[in-house]
Amino acid sequence: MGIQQKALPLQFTISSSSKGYYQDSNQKTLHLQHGATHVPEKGGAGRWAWIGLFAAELWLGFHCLLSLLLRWNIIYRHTFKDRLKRYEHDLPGVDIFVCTADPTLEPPILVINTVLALMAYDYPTEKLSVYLSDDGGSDLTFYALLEASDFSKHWLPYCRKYNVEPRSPAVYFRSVPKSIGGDHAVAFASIKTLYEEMKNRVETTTKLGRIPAEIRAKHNGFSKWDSFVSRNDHDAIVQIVIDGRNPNEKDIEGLTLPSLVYLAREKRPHHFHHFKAGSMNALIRVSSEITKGQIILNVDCDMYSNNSQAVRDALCFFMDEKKGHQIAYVQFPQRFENLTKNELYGTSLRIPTEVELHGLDGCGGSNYIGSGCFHRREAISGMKFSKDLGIPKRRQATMEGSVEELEEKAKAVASCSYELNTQWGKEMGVKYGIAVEDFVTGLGIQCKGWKSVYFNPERPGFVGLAPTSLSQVLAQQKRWGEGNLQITLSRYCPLVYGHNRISLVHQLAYCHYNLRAVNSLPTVYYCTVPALCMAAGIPLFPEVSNPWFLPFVYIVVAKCSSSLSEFLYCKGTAKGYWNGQRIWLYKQTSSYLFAFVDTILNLVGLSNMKFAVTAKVSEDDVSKRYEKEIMEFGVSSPIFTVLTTLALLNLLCLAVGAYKVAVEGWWTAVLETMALQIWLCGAFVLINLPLYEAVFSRKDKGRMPSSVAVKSAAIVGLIVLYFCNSQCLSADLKTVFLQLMGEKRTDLGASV
Ligand SMILES: O=c1ccn([C@@H]2O[C@H](COP(=O)(O)OP(=O)(O)O[C@H]3O[C@H](CO)[C@@H](O)[C@H](O)[C@H]3O)[C@@H](O)[C@H]2O)c(=O)[nH]1
Ligand SMILES: [Mn+2]
Repeated sequence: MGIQQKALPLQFTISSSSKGYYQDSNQKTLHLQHGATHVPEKGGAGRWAWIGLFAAELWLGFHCLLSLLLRWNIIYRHTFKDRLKRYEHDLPGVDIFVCTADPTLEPPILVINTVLALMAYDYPTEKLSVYLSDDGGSDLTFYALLEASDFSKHWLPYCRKYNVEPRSPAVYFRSVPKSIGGDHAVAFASIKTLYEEMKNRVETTTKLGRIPAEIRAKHNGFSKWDSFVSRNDHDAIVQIVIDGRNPNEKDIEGLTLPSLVYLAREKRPHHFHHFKAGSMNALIRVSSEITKGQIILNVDCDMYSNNSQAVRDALCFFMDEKKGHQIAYVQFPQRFENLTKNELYGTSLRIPTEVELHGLDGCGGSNYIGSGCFHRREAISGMKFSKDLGIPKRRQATMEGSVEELEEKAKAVASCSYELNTQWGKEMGVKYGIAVEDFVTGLGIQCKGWKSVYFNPERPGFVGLAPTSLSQVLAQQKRWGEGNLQITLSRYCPLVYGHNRISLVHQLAYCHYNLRAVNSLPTVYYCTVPALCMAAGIPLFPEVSNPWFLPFVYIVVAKCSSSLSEFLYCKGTAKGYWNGQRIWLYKQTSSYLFAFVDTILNLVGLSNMKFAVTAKVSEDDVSKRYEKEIMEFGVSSPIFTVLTTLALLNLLCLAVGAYKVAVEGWWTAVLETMALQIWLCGAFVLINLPLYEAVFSRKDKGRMPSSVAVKSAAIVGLIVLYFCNSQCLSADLKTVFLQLMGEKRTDLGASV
């Protein structure tokens, strides 16, 4: 279809700057200046503690500056879907990739709900294909997909006719619309029954753990599992479950169905499979043998489509006449349906999705966050940007050949050996060797000259499941922190790899994420040394009467109030903010600390990269506690030992401090010299209240395991012993005590 007049743009962008944040960093500079000019003399009390604190300050100050970049130029984008009509006959093919890895952690019924929602996009069905990659290689998942293909024959016409949202059946039936009546009510009842029956069948086989013989006999697809040894040792399985061209595979209204393909790439024990990145690359190749869609949408198996218009939204960017040819990917935010009111674990990603990704977009382009992202096939396959490629439009060639031929060709490219001596995982496809394959792949694409878009519409495009226990949350954060640090230490470090390819601001903005794991060291320092020094009577910050005290107070107040107002502005609750601060602290002092250590071990070859899949289901009692916003510890993990140790140490230090204040009667001196340390230690104790409760008073299964508590108490004991015996410290202590008891109280701040 030609475009008569000058075409109106399909999308537009507005930007708003939030440059007020600079005040915060100005104060930080003052703060640092004090640190630099007030180092205690040699032999002075706490000289090393002071120097360490100054180094920690320097690092955190630098990281704070990086975070400002993400707030400097915030970009919001809008689309005009109605104008896309001018391309209605030229719309490109869209191949959708869903990845799953484990039928226990990711139940087949959840996976097929995602698949069904994606199949039901408002998009020409002959141009839509859904691929399910199953790294679990499970016939249970395959069976569920067969069931979904049958159910889709009813579900798609229903969605079309009544224009329902969302189109994940499970979510739709859970949020039963109130206003249906007449004809629709009858259709609703009958489709619901069909769904319930299917769900029962799928859940029964899942529970059973195997496919009963009578079901197996009905579909010869199951014969592909005859040679199956284990999930890590099997041939490639490719099955075209629905061939969109087949006249016999129509929905109940006689309309074409989207093509549906099951893939379990070949796995061998001696062949490293590169986790999700490996499965994405297999999907890129398999789909290029079968449907060859020019646009690829990638979602995690729990991220259902929540808006049937999202494909059209994305195409407004790709097909925009002026800028569309530059766009490599359109990233939607990841939203979650299972959040509690006050976001117990801070898993809403509120600030990243509402602020930072808009800001990164303003710095030059959003990163790829693994799910809910539309890619242009050429870009994700590794091609450099070239304006000659134009905007992605319908191509003539789609599926060619019989189903058997297509499956054979696809199997060949899904084999382990296919990638040997190729650029796959390096210059082609999703990159290997980094635990956040999405992040590094997005960066790589931008470095090849492409642009990207972050699109955050009012109605979320994709909604998934956030982890529901603290150990899962921290394990996920560890993977992310580790992956990001791996990037910094690899050849993909934004400052090196991005040099001359993306702008300096963009490189630095990326570094904000890539250096997160390093923050663990100064944070742990902050959570231990000031408290220990406080208990020992060594002041580290200026005393209350010192004019330098003010910048310190200001920075605390400014930092807290700006982050709180940002959080409230993004529609969070005050308690949610408080919970978020706790999780921030836990991430820094455990996930990122472990990530830091693991990355170093990985670098020297002492540890291997892992990808612990996040569970999408949890036991009943765990879910109940989650709904009541009670923190879930329960497992004996080294991560919890670190958290408990820090919490107990601070509690002890605060108790010692309080004892001195109350009993030893040096009230004014303590408060005068150590108000900030007491405040820091007190805030730390306050934020840890749920942890103390889990250690000391809870009786349920989610409490802190006693083995963790015992280990932590022992470590605290050792630290205190070491601290008390340390020679230099005793000298320090002596000086301070002498000074405290003598006349020269007011000189104290200056002497340390
Ligand atoms: O060997 C594997 C491991 C995982 N997955 C799939 O990858 C997806 C993401 O895994 P999940 O455990 O849910 O991790 P999250 O931390 O929630 O995922 C985020 O972070 C990952 C990188 O760490 C990205 O891959 C994801 O897209 C992004 O949503 C899921 O669909 C898994 O089935 C595989 O296909 N193969
Ligand atoms: Mn996930």
